[in-house]
Amino acid sequence: MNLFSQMDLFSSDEILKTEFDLPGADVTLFENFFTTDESNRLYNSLLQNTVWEQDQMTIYGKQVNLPRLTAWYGDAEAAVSYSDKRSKMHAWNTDLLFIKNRIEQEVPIKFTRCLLNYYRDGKDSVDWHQDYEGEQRKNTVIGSVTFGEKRPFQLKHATRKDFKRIDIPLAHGSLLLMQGATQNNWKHKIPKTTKKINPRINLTFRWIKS
Ligand SMILES: O=C(O)CCC(=O)C(=O)O
Ligand SMILES: [Fe+2]
Repeated sequence: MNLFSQMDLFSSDEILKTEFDLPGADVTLFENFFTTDESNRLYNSLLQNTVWEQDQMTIYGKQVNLPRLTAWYGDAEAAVSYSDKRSKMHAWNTDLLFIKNRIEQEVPIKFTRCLLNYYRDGKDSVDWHQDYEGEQRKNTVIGSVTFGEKRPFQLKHATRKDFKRIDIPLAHGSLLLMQGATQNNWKHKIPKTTKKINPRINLTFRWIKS
């Protein structure tokens, strides 16, 4: 085998699937779920075309900016409640439908909405939380896609302090599927870093029972 065909064999665009063995969680990572060309194109297009908002949250009675920009896209022209504020729901666009369709090849579900997060630099982050409330939290599917800077996605058990935290690096073009009771049993976070890093866009495709 010559060098060229060996390199071809380990082409950086090959999809690499990893299932994480976490108690009470169903978490699967697909590296290179999108090719480098697709990821570069989608990163630039989403950065330009998304209607980014500076949302706020209430801390000790004070309104403070979220440490990231956000946007909601989805099926309905309905408003969604997020961080004490009602954000506008925009209609799906071509890029989002392209990404949504690709994830729907992996999971038997039709996503109804997507939250986009834009982490401008290392100061932008999302703190420990679980997605959804109540019944929805107990059994759900979230498809999380990343373009741009690779950042660690940290997972820790919601109640068991003796379980080790895990850090999953989410790279350009990756897909992380969180299914079943993952949201009910585990919390997740994107920590801040003092390193000089590039921006990152994350999209979480969600499915809301109506
Ligand atoms: O940026 C990420 O990878 C996670 C975002 C997240 O957890 C959320 O928006 O609920
Ligand atoms: Fe989340």
